[in-house]
Amino acid sequence: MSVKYVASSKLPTPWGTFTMVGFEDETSGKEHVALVFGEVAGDSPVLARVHSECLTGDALFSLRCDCGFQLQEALKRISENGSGVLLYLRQEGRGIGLLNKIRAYHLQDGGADTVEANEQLGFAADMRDYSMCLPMLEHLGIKQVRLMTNNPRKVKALEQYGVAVAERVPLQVGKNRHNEQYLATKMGKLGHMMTEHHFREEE
Ligand SMILES: Nc1nc2c(ncn2[C@@H]2O[C@H](COP(=O)(O)OP(=O)(O)OP(=O)(O)O)[C@@H](O)[C@H]2O)c(=O)[nH]1
Ligand SMILES: [Zn+2]
Repeated sequence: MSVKYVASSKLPTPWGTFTMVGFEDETSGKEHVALVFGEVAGDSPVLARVHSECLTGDALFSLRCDCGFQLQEALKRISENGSGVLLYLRQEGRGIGLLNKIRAYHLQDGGADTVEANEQLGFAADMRDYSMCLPMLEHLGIKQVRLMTNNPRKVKALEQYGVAVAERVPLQVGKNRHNEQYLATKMGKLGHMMTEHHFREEE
């Protein structure tokens, strides 16, 4: 995969002003973004979030998942930490795309869980690709990350692509009555590491 730096600008947010760095994945044509806070270049591990696009959760206030809450919490923690990076990857719906995710949600409305819905549509449970992460981090001069995630498979996948993950930092926010079952399936079928006491109730 070839990932090319395109442009950067300031991005003021409620948690402070980040630098937004835009990349183009020349193979897929996808446009990925890194939000950088403070000084990140160097040898020490950088607080990081690798966030996969979820239009419904990140932008449309959906309570079906925990994505939007994780996005906000990650930006807040990075700003409180004084430095860090969030990679916003354009792989909606664990890589199946927005319209297929709506199809999957429809099947979930009828009783399927998040994994069964994907399988009924002919997709694997998780089709994401993390190959763009190393070139994006290298461009920013980041050598190691402290990764905010509950997903050990994400840690493994990143390491397979050569990203040095110094530590996994739990990121458990956003549980509510609409996504309890979804989070339980992620724990049971997708191997996510979550413990009740880490959650903060949103509703
Ligand atoms: N196919 C599908 N994708 C979903 C569904 N719910 C959320 N997503 C997508 O899942 C991705 C987020 O992945 P998650 O499994 O929630 O979490 P993760 O990134 O693996 O792990 P964390 O780092 O702990 O958040 C986003 O791309 C969402 O659009 C669903 O029911 N079906
Ligand atoms: Zn989501």
